[in-house]
Amino acid sequence: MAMTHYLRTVHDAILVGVGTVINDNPRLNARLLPNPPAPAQQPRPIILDTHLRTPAGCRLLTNYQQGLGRQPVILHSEGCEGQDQKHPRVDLEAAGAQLIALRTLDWDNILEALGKGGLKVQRLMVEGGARVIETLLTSSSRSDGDGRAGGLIDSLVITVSPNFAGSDATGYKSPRWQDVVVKTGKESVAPRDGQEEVEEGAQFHVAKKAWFGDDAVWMWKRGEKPADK
Ligand SMILES: NC(=O)C1=CN([C@@H]2O[C@H](COP(=O)(O)OP(=O)(O)OC[C@H]3O[C@@H](n4cnc5c(N)ncnc54)[C@H](OP(=O)(O)O)[C@@H]3O)[C@@H](O)[C@H]2O)C=CC1
Ligand SMILES: Nc1nc(O)c(N)c(N[C@@H]2O[C@H](COP(=O)(O)O)[C@@H](O)[C@H]2O)n1
Repeated sequence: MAMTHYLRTVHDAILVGVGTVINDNPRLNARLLPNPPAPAQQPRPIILDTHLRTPAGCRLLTNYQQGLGRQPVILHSEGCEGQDQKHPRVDLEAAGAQLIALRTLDWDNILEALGKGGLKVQRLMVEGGARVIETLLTSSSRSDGDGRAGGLIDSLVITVSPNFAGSDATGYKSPRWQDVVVKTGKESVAPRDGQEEVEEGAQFHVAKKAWFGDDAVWMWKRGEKPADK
């Protein structure tokens, strides 16, 4: 977990889905480091939340109110704001959230919104949960890159831990392997129901592997493995 906290410090923003906020109530800061950065230098929390289900009392917002974290941004869908004074929007804005409405919460729209305006996010860490990771792994960009699934991702960090985080703990459920189209090489994956074929995913190579305590950690980078010097 300390490695995750270090990784958080080298990004401008940390993105999670509303499922993670509801299930885990995370803080997304770097408090486990011996010298954590000041709150203003910590990454900005970003929440994907179509219907504004984020609890107004979640830690990300209370930390911001107490000067312990950056202002969270909630990306939601247009038309779910409502004018009603009892609408969740009212409580979320009162709690300090910055709300940004998008036509749809697809990854092209998400990354475009985060890269512009006052946010100017250049380095985004997508921490979870299961559904968010799955849509990111299976998305391709409309405008940039090679248009392959996984092509929006620069690096993947995968930790295998001897500790289970199952339904009795956090409720994590990983995507089925055959639904993940990021691949190590050229072999193809089984098409999903209703699809004739799956586009070949972006290519990744293992750039680093290390042990952190009992956790085995792999870092994968997009592209071909550089030739040995
Ligand atoms: N091991 C790890 O490193 C981590 C594990 N986790 C685990 O993951 C679990 C939560 O996973 P899960 O329940 O899948 O929830 P997620 O955190 O993945 O949130 C998913 C929800 O986000 C909303 N959403 C909006 N836009 C998108 C988009 N483009 N792609 C995907 N989702 C979008 C959707 O809700 P709506 O339609 O309402 O907008 C969706 O149901 C937690 O219990 C936690 O323990 C979480 C973080 C890290
Ligand atoms: N055990 C563990 N190791 C990692 O590397 C992780 N990224 C996580 N996941 C998530 O961390 C969130 C809680 O952390 P904070 O309290 O915000 O520091 C939570 O969402 C976990 O699912 N877990």
